[in-house]
Amino acid sequence: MDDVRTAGRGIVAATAKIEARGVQVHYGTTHALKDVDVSILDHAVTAFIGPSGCGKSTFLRCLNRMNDTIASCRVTGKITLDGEDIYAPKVDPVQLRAKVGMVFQKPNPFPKSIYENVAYGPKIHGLTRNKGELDQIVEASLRKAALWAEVKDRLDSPGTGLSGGQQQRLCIARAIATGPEVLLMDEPCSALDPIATAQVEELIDELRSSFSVVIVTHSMQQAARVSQKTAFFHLGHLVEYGETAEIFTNPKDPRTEAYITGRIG
Ligand SMILES: Nc1ncnc2c1ncn2[C@@H]1O[C@H](COP(=O)(O)OP(=O)(O)OP(=O)(O)O)[C@@H](O)[C@H]1O
Repeated sequence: MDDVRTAGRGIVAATAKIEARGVQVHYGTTHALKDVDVSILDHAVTAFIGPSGCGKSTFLRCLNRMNDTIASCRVTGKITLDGEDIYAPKVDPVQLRAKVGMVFQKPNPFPKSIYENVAYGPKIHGLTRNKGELDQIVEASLRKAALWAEVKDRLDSPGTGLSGGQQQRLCIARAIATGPEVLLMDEPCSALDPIATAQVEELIDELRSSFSVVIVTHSMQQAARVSQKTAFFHLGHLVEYGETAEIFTNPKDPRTEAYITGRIG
């Protein structure tokens, strides 16, 4: 057990959900990640910060094997989810991605109805036996994504007709619908206006009661607002990892200090 001091929100207990040890990533001859070791906690939000090109998204994509889809990419080292090696030959990456869901920078709903966007994952993974069960999953996922009240009367309308912030919450509902344990978010607010950003940030804070959440962000203010743990990456190294408040007020490494004070970036 590990105590996590939340940003002004008391203390919650959390255990490691994902453990990475000696992770290296190459894209062809580019050495993008160098010997990354980290433990990602359950029921906490972990922020990955660092200058452009430092490897944040690359590491995020290692956590649900999205890098498998890039031909030049080679991942070595070990990453476990609840102690199980996610790169073991017996692991089906499609099943893994149902457990470790992902939300992207730009909201990307399917060109289908709001209902179908959320129902798609449970259907292809065979998670329900009948329409009643599917309806329940769709409603529960939309509720968890704080979108139900806004869309319950127009579930048959196209998902692409929603506002940007609603579309991003729909994508979060879609990720939640397959019953994940971890949610990976790659700059989920970068295409949103300040009001939609605030709504998604509030949602991220609620999601940590059910999931382990990992967020890549370029905004240090956002990392400080939403996360309990922060990992600072620089030139492919995970330079410093710790409690968010500690990283922002008392960084141990001069490179972290230079970044948070705006001297590198
Ligand atoms: N598909 C790819 N093919 C080849 N090289 C890549 C690929 N994706 C990333 N890289 C390289 O890997 C390194 C890390 O990139 P990555 O996108 O992970 O960084 P990042 O910190 O997320 O950057 P940003 O904040 O700009 O999104 C960079 O040198 C980048 O050019």
